[in-house]
Amino acid sequence: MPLPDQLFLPTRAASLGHLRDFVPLAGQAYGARRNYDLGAGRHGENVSCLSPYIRHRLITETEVLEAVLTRHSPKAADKFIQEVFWRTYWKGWLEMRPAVWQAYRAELGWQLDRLKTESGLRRVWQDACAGQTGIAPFDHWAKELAQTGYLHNHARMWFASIWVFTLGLPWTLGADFFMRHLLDGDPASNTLSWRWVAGLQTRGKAYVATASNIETYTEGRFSGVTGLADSAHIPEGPDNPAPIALPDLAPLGDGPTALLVHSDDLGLGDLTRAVPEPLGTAILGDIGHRSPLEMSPHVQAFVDGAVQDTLTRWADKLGPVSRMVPEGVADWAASLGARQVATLYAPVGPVADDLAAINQALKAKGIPLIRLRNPYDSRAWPHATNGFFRFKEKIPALLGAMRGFEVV
Ligand SMILES: Cc1cc2nc3c(=O)[nH]c(=O)nc-3n(C[C@H](O)[C@H](O)[C@H](O)COP(=O)(O)OP(=O)(O)OC[C@H]3O[C@@H](n4cnc5c(N)ncnc54)[C@H](O)[C@@H]3O)c2cc1C
Repeated sequence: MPLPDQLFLPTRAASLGHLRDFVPLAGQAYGARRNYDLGAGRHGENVSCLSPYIRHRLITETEVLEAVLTRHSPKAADKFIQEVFWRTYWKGWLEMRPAVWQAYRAELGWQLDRLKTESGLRRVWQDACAGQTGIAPFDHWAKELAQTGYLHNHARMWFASIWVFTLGLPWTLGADFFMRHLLDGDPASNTLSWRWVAGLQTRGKAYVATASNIETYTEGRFSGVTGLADSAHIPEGPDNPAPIALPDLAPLGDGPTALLVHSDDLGLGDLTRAVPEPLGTAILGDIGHRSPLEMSPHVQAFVDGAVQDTLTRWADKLGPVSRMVPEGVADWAASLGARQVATLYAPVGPVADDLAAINQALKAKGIPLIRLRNPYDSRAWPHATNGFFRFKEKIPALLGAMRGFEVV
């Protein structure tokens, strides 16, 4: 199925094109203009639109930061650099608190069950998802999201706030709606941003959208919006759990090795360098597990395209390639005579859940699953122990380490 918005061609070449076009804007211009939602078709004028690519690592955070720092000083590009590190921070935060992801999925299951029996709730939810609430900007964003797979950050904040506080819908159903439609749908950034808007992430601090803020930052496209909640009724929820240590990773051993590729990290450089002559490669490309409901076909089309692009670019390094469901991996690896299976680390989320199940099945056959974590993630994630303010202080050292300087 063709993508609804050709802005997001699912190729590395397209991601590099976006980066090249955006780099000149990444300095003070981004800091001054990034909060304006100019509407579909104009997003590239003030924000990068790189998130679907970074999310699946068709391009990496390191590549994006390097390119921006080649053109701008760290001070001039401060805002943009911080935004990229927000993604890193959210991933590290969730990685050290996997219980928050599990609680989200459990709560979502319960809320989806409520939809089956509570017709009033179901009607409000259906209207919100279809963009038929009568709140003009909200309805516009619901349709823009469904059609393009992307929303500006400010629109995501307004949308989530109206969903929770004006429409009174459970935040988990909203996070799931985003997950089903966003090309960049990401367990950490999405779940934790929804929790932040709802007042659960930073306890007691919620985000309440106002008509005047919407009018200003849409440059008057939506003026005089009425009926928005002017206060936050923060949902109940337990305190955030204390961070746990990142898992220790077993090193890659010698001997015949098969590769496992998944859509959480399509940057195969490190993997193919570590295993230059694999027996073969299994691909997990299905993303149905991102939601208990049906995923939007354009998200699956984006991921299919991204996987295909990756396979084409790395064809001579992968050996025979087989598309596979998770349940098939252990038998496949055993049939190849693999002594180990190597894969790129998947952060907390549905792919990591699949890898855990695959690990068990491989273990039963005496084949270890070796996960290789990107050094950028390994260095940054352990600092996500508190709020972003504390994490931010580490950015200069993390940038230094990324560029090969001593970490201070
Ligand atoms: C309710 C809500 C849900 C969200 N869900 C997701 C999601 O599922 N996936 C996702 O990638 N982002 C999510 N975000 C964060 C943010 O909206 C997007 O990353 C950003 O809008 C992507 O557009 P861009 O690439 O043009 O961003 P730019 O402004 O160009 O930023 C550059 C890069 O920095 C990172 N970034 C920017 N803003 C944020 C942010 N607030 N949090 C984390 N990283 C950020 C992204 O990697 C982005 O590509 C969500 C935000 C909110 C408020």
